Amino acid sequence: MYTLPSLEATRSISSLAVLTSGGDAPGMNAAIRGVVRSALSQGIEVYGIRRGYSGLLQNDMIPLNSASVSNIVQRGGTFLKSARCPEFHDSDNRRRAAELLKQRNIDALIVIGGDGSLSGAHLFEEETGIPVIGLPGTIDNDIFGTEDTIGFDTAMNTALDAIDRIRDTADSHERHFLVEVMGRNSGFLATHVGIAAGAEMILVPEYAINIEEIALQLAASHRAGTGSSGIIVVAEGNEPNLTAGIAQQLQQQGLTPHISILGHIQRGGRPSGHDRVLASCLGAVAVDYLLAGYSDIMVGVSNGCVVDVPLDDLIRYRKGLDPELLKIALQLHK
Ligand SMILES: Nc1ncnc2c1ncn2[C@@H]1O[C@H](COP(=O)(O)OP(=O)(O)O)[C@@H](O)[C@H]1O
Ligand SMILES: O=P(O)(O)OC[C@H]1O[C@](O)(COP(=O)(O)O)[C@@H](O)[C@@H]1O
Ligand SMILES: [Mg+2]
Repeated sequence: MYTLPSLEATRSISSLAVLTSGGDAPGMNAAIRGVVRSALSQGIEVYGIRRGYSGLLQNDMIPLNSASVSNIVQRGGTFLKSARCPEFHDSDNRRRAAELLKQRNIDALIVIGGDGSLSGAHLFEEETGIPVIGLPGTIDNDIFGTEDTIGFDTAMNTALDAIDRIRDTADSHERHFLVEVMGRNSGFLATHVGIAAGAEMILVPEYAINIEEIALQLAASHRAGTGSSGIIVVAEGNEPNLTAGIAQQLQQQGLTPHISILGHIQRGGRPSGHDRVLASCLGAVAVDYLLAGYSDIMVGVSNGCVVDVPLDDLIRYRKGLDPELLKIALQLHK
């Protein structure tokens, strides 16, 4: 599936720790398994840190063996648990966390999480010198330097499953549905879901939206009989109340719109085959990167290859939504 880097071991690591942080994503378990099995096979001891950076600060770690990661490749969520940890924004706490790792003779840390978690990982290495490798784990696919993230494919398919069902009832009742999709302040998930669902419109925060114009357009095609029903995919990161505002405008045009917020169902469930392979490969290769002397990097994918991206870049650059993709989406709606 991916072209993997050829790496030679130059550094000696006897023990590493792994954690999952931020919003959970399907495939995180497969990634932990990849890390653990790859490390054990190369003679490295592994600790699992529970509840992300919160567990790191609370010294909540468990030794992991091969059996610890049996029967999890197919499970959603993360068996190590995840958390958002405001305390990790404080550099004194990050230094305290490093001391706890050193006390256990842990040489390196692997962080599986989203853009926030990986930004924290970069600061942690910069300030403490403990080598860190990040893996992109988020349904949002909003991380600079990688085309794909663990959990994105599964979340897209979960949203599609829901929208296909909504489409049946929208069509039967000749209604419009405004379907709100996750993605934080990025329209990546919404755009992919919208294209794959054949949505009549996709509204993302990256591009300006005129509510009145959209409502008039939808009402006109409703009256003309060319769009008696429709699915409008709205990214959650748009202006607050955008969805309600469009629904209100459509009502004023005599339509009966419904709002459906997909919410956390998008984060759960069995990871797709794609996410399992992605997570397994990235997890396993992260250990090889560490042994090859790399650190302060994220292991991601680009042009079909597994690549390393400096964690610093994730802080400096924002992943853009390809305007060509949106152009295609618009062409297909007409
Ligand atoms: N700039 C940062 N500095 C230090 N730690 C951070 C930073 N951003 C995020 N984190 C840590 O990572 C956690 C998860 O980040 P968040 O942005 O909520 O999710 P995600 O990693 O999935 O994008 C935060 O709760 C915090 O502990
Ligand atoms: O479950 P929470 O904490 O409310 O977070 C919701 C957010 O988490 C996500 O599901 C995943 O985002 P992160 O990967 O940045 O954590 C976003 O799409 C959503 O905005
Ligand atoms: Mg994020």
